Amino acid sequence: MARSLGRIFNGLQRLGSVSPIQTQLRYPSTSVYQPVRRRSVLQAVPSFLSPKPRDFSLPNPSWGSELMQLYERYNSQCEVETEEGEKQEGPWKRVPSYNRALKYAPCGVYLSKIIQSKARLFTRNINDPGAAFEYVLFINREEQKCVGIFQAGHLLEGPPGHVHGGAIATMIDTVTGTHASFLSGPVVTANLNINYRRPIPLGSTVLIESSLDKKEGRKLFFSCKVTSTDGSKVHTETTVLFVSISASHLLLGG
Ligand SMILES: CCCCC/C=C\C/C=C\C/C=C\C/C=C\CCCC(=O)SCCNC(=O)CCNC(=O)[C@H](O)C(C)(C)COP(=O)(O)OP(=O)(O)OC[C@H]1O[C@@H](n2cnc3c(N)ncnc32)[C@H](O)[C@@H]1OP(=O)(O)O
Repeated sequence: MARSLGRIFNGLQRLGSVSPIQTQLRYPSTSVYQPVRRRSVLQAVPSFLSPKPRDFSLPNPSWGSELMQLYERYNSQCEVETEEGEKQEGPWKRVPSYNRALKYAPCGVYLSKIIQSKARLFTRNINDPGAAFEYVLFINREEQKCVGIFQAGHLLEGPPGHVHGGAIATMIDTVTGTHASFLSGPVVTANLNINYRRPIPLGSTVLIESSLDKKEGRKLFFSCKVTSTDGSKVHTETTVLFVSISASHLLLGG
């Protein structure tokens, strides 16, 4: 079990060398409840039975022009052409995104097994495109940077007409958490310290930029800024501490 989780993180860390489809999570977003008396709870559904899971990091009709333009700008740097006209990997990698890392993980101890099988990643659990978290992340291995482009939907309201601070914190945690996992394997957020400088209007698109400040043993310290897409307005400034854990720490309940 721990090995399966390790494989997911390894997949994330190998983003630079494998295609997105190889790093995709094993279980389809549309899969129905499977009885738990299977040989292994983390066993993959045979590929011939499983529909392709939806990759939420790809454009959908709800994406506005700002999200599309920035997506295209970074995506065009994922593959570049050499002078000889050959295609090769570029400096940025798009991070594919699914709504469940593991189909069944025995961690939600207060949940029935049926409900456990319905657990979904918080930011990817609303199927209505554009209603909540629309985002895509790109990682730059060389510069040790991760960026998120985030379009905030109408279900994320906090102050009237503006994005809820908890939703903003969620996105900061998602960008920096993905960045930390990419650099260091399994991690948990130990401390998230946000200064909210300017409210974010609902429906707008913002840029979330994460950078690694330092690494000390198991601790990884990040800074993260949320700005308007042209960088002229700073919405939040954040520092985040992640601590590396073993996969069993998470699966066996800390
Ligand atoms: C999260 C991944 C889930 C797996 C899913 C699978 C695949 C995912 C793939 C890709 C990722 C995709 C998306 C990412 C999206 C979102 C990320 C979400 C992340 C979260 O949303 S995650 C939930 C909230 N998070 C928790 O639920 C943590 C609860 N907590 C603990 O699990 C422990 O508390 C722990 C492990 C933190 C430490 O416990 P421990 O016993 O292992 O170690 P210890 O206490 O010795 O600390 C070691 C050193 O860290 C220092 N330290 C610790 N805590 C500190 C603090 N708060 N402030 C300052 N320093 C601190 C100590 O001072 C010491 O420092 P020193 O070594 O210098 O003495």
